[in-house]
Amino acid sequence: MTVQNSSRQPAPHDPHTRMSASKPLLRALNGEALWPPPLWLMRQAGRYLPEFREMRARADFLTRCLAPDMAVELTLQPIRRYGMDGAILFSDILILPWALGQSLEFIEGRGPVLEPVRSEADLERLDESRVMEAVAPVREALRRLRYELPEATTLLGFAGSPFTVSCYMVEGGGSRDFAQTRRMMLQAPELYGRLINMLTRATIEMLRGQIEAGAEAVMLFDSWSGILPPEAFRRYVIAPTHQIREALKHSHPHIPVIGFPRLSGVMAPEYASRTKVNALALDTVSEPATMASMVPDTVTLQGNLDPMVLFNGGPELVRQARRIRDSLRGRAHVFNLGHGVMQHTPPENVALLVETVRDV
Ligand SMILES: Cc1c2[nH]c(c1CCC(=O)O)Cc1[nH]c(c(CCC(=O)O)c1C)Cc1[nH]c(c(CCC(=O)O)c1C)Cc1[nH]c(c(C)c1CCC(=O)O)C2
Repeated sequence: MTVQNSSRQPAPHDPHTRMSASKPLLRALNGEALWPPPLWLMRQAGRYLPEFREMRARADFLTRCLAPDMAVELTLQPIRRYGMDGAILFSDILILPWALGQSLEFIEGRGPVLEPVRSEADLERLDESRVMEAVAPVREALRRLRYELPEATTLLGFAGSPFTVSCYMVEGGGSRDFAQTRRMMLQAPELYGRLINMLTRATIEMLRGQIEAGAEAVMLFDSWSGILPPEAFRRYVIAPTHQIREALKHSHPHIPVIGFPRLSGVMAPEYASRTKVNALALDTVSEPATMASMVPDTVTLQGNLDPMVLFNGGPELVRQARRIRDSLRGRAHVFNLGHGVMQHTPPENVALLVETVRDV
């Protein structure tokens, strides 16, 4: 059992943070080994829920992210059904490029489409000074959520990591290998470095805004960090993440940060110890017990059931969920998936998962 870090105790004068002291997810993120572990799921608000699809028919994705009443409703849907320990704000990592002034559209069947940022002139067109105002609806949604959530539920804010966000910005959307981004990194390191630095500053500002509005912990999604060789990983993943973590520690010392360097393999333990994140989110391919032996036990582990196993359901879901939970017993752990809930997952499988993890 890991002892709770007393330096992260909530401030006694703040009614919000005083309540936080007993929230299971916050306790686990602060290093406490709870049994059973608290749980939430990446993409827990999504198309697998009929009530989500109903809202989806009424408004496009950006509208749903930027209308506070819709973002609040979509965040709450999975909490009402399943009572997860964490509610992640309904939004997207690509709201930041949009807030910087880059055009963004979500096209059915194709995913996000942005006007690529590849030259000095493209970079100059982005405007950091408009970010806070542009994301004002996101902060409004968080403020309302803080009052609407059950008392024991932790409200999670998030951002993409500067590297993963830069991938979508440079490429102009998703990609199999993000070749344009990796080429820019090598051919125009000064320009690429300026993009990363701008994203690092904007991410810090945006996350501080989310925290001020009520987020009790934040997660950095680094979905594509696994495509980088070690030196680039240190420079463009570890260094900016460490900068973000330090800046937040300075302004908001009690707010835990979860890092998700997806598919980074043996670089993940180095990421965990050098960035100083409170929790390391494990992807599907990581063996939890191996990671536990390689990461300092002051770092909480989050994860890592395969979303396909959740989709598939049945006794195999029960077996694999128990295996992950039991293999991290005695260690600060937050149960989650290794990536987001898949679109056609039967809702009853999510109920079975929640029941299984909590049945000890
Ligand atoms: C790479 C990335 C994105 N967005 C995100 C990532 C990192 C995590 C990961 O690796 O999945 C993160 C994200 N996206 C969304 C959230 C909300 C919180 C949650 O429920 O986890 C979060 C945390 C909602 C969303 N973001 C998106 C949806 C689907 C939109 C819809 O309703 O049609 C949702 C619920 C759209 C999105 N957003 C993004 C893509 C590539 C797509 C298109 C693919 C798709 O259509 O599923 C970018």
